[in-house]
Amino acid sequence: MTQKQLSVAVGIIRNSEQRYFITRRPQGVHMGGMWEFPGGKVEEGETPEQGLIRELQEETGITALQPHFLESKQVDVPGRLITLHFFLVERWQGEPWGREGQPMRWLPVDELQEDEFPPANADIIRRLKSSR
Ligand SMILES: Nc1nc2c([nH]c(=O)n2[C@@H]2O[C@H](COP(=O)(O)OP(=O)(O)OP(=O)(O)O)[C@@H](O)[C@H]2O)c(=O)[nH]1
Ligand SMILES: [Mg+2]
Repeated sequence: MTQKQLSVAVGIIRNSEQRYFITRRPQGVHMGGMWEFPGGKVEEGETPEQGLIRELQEETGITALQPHFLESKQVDVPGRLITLHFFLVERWQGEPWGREGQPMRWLPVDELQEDEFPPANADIIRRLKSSR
């Protein structure tokens, strides 16, 4: 069986009060009901950064300015191999909201709970907590 390769761009949006913007995945999708950093699949012909900017526009309404690449992480889900590209977004135009109807929150770093996010996010959340 061939594994489908997917590239996903994820935006860690942090405001000047050091709060993080997170949204809740709908029920019934992969990792449904978990909290996440907004983002989504990078399309053919896009760089991860271009995919990030498009996804943040679609999902949160903002235009990210100078996203800062943090790290990539490979995850193995049955039938597909996902590479997540995490970016820190500290400058943007507009005000983020749950444009697709997703519940949203702004949380300080110590309230980001690893077990409420997909397991692939654990390392990056730990990194955010340790770099304060
Ligand atoms: N956006 C986002 N996706 C994540 C995170 N962590 C993580 O494992 N993923 C996984 O990355 C994959 C792609 O995410 P997605 O469902 O947001 O893709 P998308 O926005 O293009 O959705 P669509 O297929 O409905 O258009 C999902 O399997 C999701 O579980 C995260 O923090 N944010
Ligand atoms: Mg998405």
